[in-house]
Amino acid sequence: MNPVKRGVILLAGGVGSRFGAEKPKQFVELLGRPILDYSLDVFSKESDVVCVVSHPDWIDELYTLPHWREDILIAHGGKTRQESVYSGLQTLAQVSPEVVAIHDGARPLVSPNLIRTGWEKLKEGKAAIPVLPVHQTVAYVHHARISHYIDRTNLVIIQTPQFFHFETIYKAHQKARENGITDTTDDSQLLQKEGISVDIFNGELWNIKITTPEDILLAQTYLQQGEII
Ligand SMILES: Nc1ccn([C@@H]2O[C@H](COP(=O)(O)OP(=O)(O)OP(=O)(O)O)[C@@H](O)[C@H]2O)c(=O)n1
Ligand SMILES: C[C@](O)(CO)[C@H](O)COP(=O)(O)O
Repeated sequence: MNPVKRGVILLAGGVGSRFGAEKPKQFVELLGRPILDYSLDVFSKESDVVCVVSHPDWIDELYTLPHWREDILIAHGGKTRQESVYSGLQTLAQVSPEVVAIHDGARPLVSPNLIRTGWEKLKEGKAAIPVLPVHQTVAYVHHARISHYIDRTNLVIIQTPQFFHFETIYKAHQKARENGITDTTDDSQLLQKEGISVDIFNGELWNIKITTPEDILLAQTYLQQGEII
């Protein structure tokens, strides 16, 4: 039997408005390396084909990444994250992967272990995503006042990379577009809407998304603390 072909979509099509740097945050340096370069390095070793989705104005910057390789595919980003993922799926479809991992290029601390767990999970189901439990007290606010408190027992925080059978997530994206849905914040939602079960596995605390400048300090601390990746 042929080995399963594992594709990866690395999302770098955003502009980083909340981060507010001169360049999109994925190209900002974290301990001397662009943020995007960390996940590019790890995924290049843990998959068969990588597609980076880039904002069209920033493609030249990709070639300067220390771990850039000539065989990496490039897709143009869209207006929303969902549109960027779809563009990546269309590009990857040309090489027919059986499974795909979809990852925020703004999450530099993804570990080989997390990725291997995700691929393993796809032997059991069509979709698997890493999640963290909610440890805080959570409330719903209405008109600037607490409306009610939410039972956190069954709440989780969703991370990437998210793992899918390729045809399953590709079809779900096509269907969402047909239905005029173009701005979901993650990909697992599109399957859940279709009634396809999404498995979960333990995420990693340090697998943070760089959203604001303070997140850089946190990522630096995690990196300096030891052997995460
Ligand atoms: N049109 C978009 C929007 C987002 N992303 C990617 O999706 C990931 C998560 O998005 P987010 O953190 O929201 O990034 P930005 O959209 O860049 O940030 P902001 O919302 O602050 O502008 C990032 O790796 C980002 O590059 C993308 O590929 N295409
Ligand atoms: C998929 C995701 O990482 C879920 O946590 C997503 O990118 C989150 O984006 P957000 O809009 O900044 O929550």
